[in-house]
Amino acid sequence: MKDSNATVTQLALLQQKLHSAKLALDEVNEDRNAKLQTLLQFIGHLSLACKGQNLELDNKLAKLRHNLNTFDRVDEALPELVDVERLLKGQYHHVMVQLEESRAGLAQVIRQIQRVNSVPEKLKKEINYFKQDLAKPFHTVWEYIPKVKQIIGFYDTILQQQFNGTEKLDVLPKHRQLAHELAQMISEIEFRKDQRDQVLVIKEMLASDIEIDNLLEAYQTILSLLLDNIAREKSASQEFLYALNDALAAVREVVSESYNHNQRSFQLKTQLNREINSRVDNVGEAIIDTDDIVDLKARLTEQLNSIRSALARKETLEQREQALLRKSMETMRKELNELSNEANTYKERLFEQQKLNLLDSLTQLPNRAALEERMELEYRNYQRHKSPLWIAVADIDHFKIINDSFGHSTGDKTLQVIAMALKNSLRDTEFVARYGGEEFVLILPDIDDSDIAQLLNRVREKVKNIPFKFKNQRITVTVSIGAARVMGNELIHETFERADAALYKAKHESRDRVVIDV
Ligand SMILES: Nc1nc2c(ncn2[C@@H]2O[C@H](COP(=O)(O)OP(=O)(O)OP(=O)(O)O)[C@@H](O)[C@H]2O)c(=O)[nH]1
Repeated sequence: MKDSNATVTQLALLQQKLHSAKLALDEVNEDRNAKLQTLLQFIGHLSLACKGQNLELDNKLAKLRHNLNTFDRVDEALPELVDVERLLKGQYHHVMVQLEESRAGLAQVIRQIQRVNSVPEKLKKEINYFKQDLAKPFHTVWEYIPKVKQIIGFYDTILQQQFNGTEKLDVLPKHRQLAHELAQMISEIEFRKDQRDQVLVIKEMLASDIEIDNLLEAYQTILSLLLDNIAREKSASQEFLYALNDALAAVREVVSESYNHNQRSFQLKTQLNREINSRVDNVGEAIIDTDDIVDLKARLTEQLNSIRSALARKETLEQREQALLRKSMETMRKELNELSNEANTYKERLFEQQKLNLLDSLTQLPNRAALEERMELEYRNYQRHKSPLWIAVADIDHFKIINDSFGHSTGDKTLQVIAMALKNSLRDTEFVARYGGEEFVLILPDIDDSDIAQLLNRVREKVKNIPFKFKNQRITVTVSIGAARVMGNELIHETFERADAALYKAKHESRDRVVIDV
């Protein structure tokens, strides 16, 4: 009995111990569980933080999260934890290298910004502080992002300022008018061959939708081309004047040299003449003084020898003089020949220039200046003889459409062809000039009132029948013509204005027609 009681007590004790051990085990398990949960949470956060930075790390962290969810495989997760630790260390290093590279990149951008001119002083200072700040290393990506934002801010400020500075100006009607006038002026000026391509580009630009910048650039280019021409012309004239000056200096030198020679020769000749005269006198005296024929002969022979020698010297002197004179004449002739050649070339140039000044460079028709000259001449004739004198203004219809549809150079060719047609449809006594753009002026003397409409309609038909073909398209180009006859004592410019008004009428009466102002 005593034994069984002891056994029961022992069992109860064991039971108690077992219970305590179980409790302790539960506690341990609970603690482990809690720690595992914390670890799991940590791994979860870590996965999120690292996501996308390194694929291998992402996968390892995902596997680790999965294994830690199963208590049995906690041990299996240990090697993975080591791997993750290795990858994290590598990633840290990688991120630090990248941050350093990014910092260097930003420093480079700042250096570029500092090279931009016209950055306001305040911004310059700000950029300088920023640059100093950038010298310190980054520790996290979070330090990098605000810096990038700040740099974008700098760029934004600078660009804003630049845009404000270069704001496009509005093209106003007066600018279009200026472009039109410049185009007209260009077509009236004769440019050198090597300048023509440049001029054509400007013409095309002026014919399209211009911008203020382009217009200013066009003016600047044209001005510099003209200045270049003036400089060349000036240097050509200068060359001629230099040649003239050289030739005159040479001639003057020759003349003064031959004058000096002449002076010296004159003195020598006077001296020789005096010598000869005195010898002749001596001969006379000898004849008077002596009765001795032998002595007389001897004295005469001596005197005659002296005279002969003086005469010989005189002849040599004269020959030398002749030779020098010939030489001077030769030099002068050469100089004058050269000068006359030079003058001829210059005259030709002037003549050419004069001709060019009166010719329209595109169509080779007389230009506005030539028209003015011719109008004056014809008007004087009219005043003298009172024979009829007509002025007609012809303008190509819808020419803008040709330019716009087929290009400016096709427009130019069209103008050339029409100009030729106009010229060829007139008699020698009649005259046609390009007044500007697509407008031509005809001066028609001695045409009766009854013939003028027929004549001008023939001209109009001639243009209309030109078989133009642009881009394989058959195009008919027409002209409208207005004409007026000089009346009584009116000035020719008044007649011109009436003809222009008649043209305006023709344009409004559907174009391709002749209107005569009566
Ligand atoms: N190709 C070329 N075009 C020119 C020249 N001079 C003027 N023009 C163009 O001629 C055109 C004239 O246009 P507008 O004045 O509107 O007259 P349009 O189109 O002929 O119309 P209407 O005269 O009303 O029938 C413009 O497009 C000018 O650019 C030139 O030398 N060459």
